[in-house]
Amino acid sequence: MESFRSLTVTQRDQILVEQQVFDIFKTFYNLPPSSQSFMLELQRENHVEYLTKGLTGLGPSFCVLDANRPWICYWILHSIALLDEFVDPELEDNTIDFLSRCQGPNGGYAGGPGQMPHLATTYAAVNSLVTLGGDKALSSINREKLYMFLRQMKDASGGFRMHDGGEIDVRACYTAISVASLLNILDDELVQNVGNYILSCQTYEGGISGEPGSEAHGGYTFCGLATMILINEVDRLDLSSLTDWVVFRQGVEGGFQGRTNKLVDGCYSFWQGGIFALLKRLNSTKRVKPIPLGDGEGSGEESPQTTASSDAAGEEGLNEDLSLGGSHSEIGDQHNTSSQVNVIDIDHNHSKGHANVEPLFNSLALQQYILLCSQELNGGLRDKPGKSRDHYHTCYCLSGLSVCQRSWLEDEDSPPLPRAVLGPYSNLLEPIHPLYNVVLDRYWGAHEFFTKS
Ligand SMILES: CC(C)=CCC/C(C)=C/CC/C(C)=C/COP(=O)(O)OP(=O)(O)O
Ligand SMILES: [Zn+2]
Repeated sequence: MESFRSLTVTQRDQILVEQQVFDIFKTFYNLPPSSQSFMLELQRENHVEYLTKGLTGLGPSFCVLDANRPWICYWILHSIALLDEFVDPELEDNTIDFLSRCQGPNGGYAGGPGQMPHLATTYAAVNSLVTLGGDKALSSINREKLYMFLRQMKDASGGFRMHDGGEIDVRACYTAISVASLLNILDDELVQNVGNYILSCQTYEGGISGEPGSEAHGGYTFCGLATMILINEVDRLDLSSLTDWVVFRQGVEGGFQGRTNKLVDGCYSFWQGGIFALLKRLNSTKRVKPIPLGDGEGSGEESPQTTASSDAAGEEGLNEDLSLGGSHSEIGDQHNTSSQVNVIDIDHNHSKGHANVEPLFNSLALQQYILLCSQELNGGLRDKPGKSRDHYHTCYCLSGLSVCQRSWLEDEDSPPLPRAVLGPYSNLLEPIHPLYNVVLDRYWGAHEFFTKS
């Protein structure tokens, strides 16, 4: 009590509000009467301990999820980075060596040494190495061969196959385009007709399915939307119906479901929450004049869009790399006669430093779900109470939490206001780049490295 009295009025208010909010949660989630508001605290140390243990067994004897080992690296390393922690140098070296052994002789990464390269594990390995950062990790990626692998996975229809002879789907498009963009090897050949494929997967509900004719799902909607932004064709999607679809995926529990009539699950905190992070940036961009389409029009001159892109290059925040700007616009031009969203050209002037955008979802309710229902107090996060923790859910619950904490912020460079962060402010996680889901400063490290080399 004495220490309570010594707090400022604002600090006391914050504690009292937290206590009242927690009492409401207790009733709502039917928590035991003994539950305390410390349950709203992110159990950082326990999460780091759980995650670090998971990374130590990647050697040959580690055969759980044998074909998914780069994924385990990514889920763990990204979670540790979100918590602003580092792995010790020996573990880091072992992880880089392990991932190098997963790299195929003809490019791309497999689920384990000697296995067949696969786009999903290539995405996981590249994101892991970007998250580790530094010369050793980043230069271990053979970009020339990886480019050849991506070209081999490209189908005549425009989509990508997950592996040699494998299925074509929206995940494959996203993982290929995301990796190529991060490594600065994206070109018109890789982009050709991807937009048409994604467009054919937007369903009558507004979300995006894995393949044409299937059901809209949060995982695929994130992948499809992020891909369309990366290739600068996002305006081709029906963004209004996509927004309606994702808004209605938040349940009364605060968490998100992946698709209509299914249960909420902590991992959709990112797959659906990440969609809001992308939409927020799209909504805060200026519209630029359409690129002239007619023969000869504007010939010899930069299009307005290209001009805007190059003007923005190298500027603050996420603007430069939320899309690839006008560089692939000639492919997009086959269809586009309306104005295009230029995500590069974010207008910071009217909002810098202020929390002035209202999220399109209930961010505090989602934080409640993550902290109270998905968090295991002794480390790790899960789908929902009654399920066990795992590294996948830990990664995507924490990624979603980071997105929530910044859902009011237009300017990603400034820290969120305390009221945007549920629980103590020490719950604040590192910001992510929402197109790739890597921690923002690791993204910038990779960006610098691959722009120079
Ligand atoms: C980058 C990358 C590889 C992204 C993958 C995206 C992703 C999570 C796709 C979801 C796939 C899917 C249809 C799950 C449904 O599972 P379910 O039927 O068990 O779950 P549900 O009941 O919640 O729909
Ligand atoms: Zn899940």
